[in-house]
Amino acid sequence: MGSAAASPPPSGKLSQDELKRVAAHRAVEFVEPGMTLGLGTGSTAAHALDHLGDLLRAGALPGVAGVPTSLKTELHAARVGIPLLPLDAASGARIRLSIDGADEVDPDLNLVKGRGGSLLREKMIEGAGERFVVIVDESKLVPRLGCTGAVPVEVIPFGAPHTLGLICKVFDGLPGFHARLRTVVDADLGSAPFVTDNGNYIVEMFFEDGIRGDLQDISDRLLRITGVVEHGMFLGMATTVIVANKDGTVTALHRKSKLI
Ligand SMILES: O=C(CO)[C@H](O)[C@H](O)COP(=O)(O)O
Repeated sequence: MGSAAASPPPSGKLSQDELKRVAAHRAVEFVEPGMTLGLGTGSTAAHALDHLGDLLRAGALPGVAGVPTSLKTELHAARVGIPLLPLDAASGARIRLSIDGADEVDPDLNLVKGRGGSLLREKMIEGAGERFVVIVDESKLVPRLGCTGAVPVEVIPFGAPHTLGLICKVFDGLPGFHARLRTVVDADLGSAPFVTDNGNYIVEMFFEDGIRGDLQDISDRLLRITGVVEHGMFLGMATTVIVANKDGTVTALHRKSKLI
C-alpha cells in the first residue's frame, strides 16, 4: 500500500450514511471537466451520483459523462442529469476515473465487491478505467477478504447447482467454508434465485475467518471453472481508497498504479 493522508474531523457524530456521503464527496473532488467516469453501484456510490449531478447542473463540470455499472445506477444517473455512455463508446473516450463503494477492503487495497449483485459490470468498467477510487466508511476495512460476509461469484443459470459444487471443491476441507445460491423472496414464486442485470445467478461463498492463502491463485482457480462468469474479489484494481473514519476524519490510501 502507498501513502495515507488524514483530514480533521467535522464537529458532531456522523451516522454511517453520513460517513458514506463524506467519502463520496471527497472522491468527486478528483473529477475534472471533460472526464468520462465509471459510475459505481450501491448506497455509497449513490451519494457520488447525487453530488456529481448537483455539480453538473451548476455548470461546474462541463463535458463530464459516465458509464453506469448497473441498471439501477443508469436510472439514478439519468435522473440527476449525468450524461451516459455505453462501455463500448467510452473505451474510445477513455474512462479516466471510476468511483465506487466496496463491501470489504484489505490492507493491500484488495476488495470484495458485488454484495449488491453488480460485480461483473463493475469489474469490466472499473478494470477498463485509468484510476479507480473506492469510497468506504471505516467498517469496510478488514484484515482479510471474506471476514464480514459473502464473497459473490456470478454464474450462468444453466447447471448452477453443478457449478456451485465445483466452486465448493476449490475450498475442499477448509473448516467453516460453505456456499449457496443467492435467493430472493418473490411474491408469486416464493424463494427464487437472485438474477443479475446480465441474467445470471450469484453463488455466495462464506469463510469462517476470511480467505487465507494466495488470493490470485484462488481467483485463477475460480475463473477456470466453466460456468463461472466472474467473482467479487477485485485484486490490485483500486488505486485510491477513501475511508471516512468513525471520528469523522477522512483517510486516503493510495496505490501507485493499477496492477490490472
Ligand atoms: O459492490 C457493490 C455493488 O455490487 C457495492 O459497491 C458494495 O456492495 C458496497 O455497497 P454500499 O456502498 O451500499 O455499502
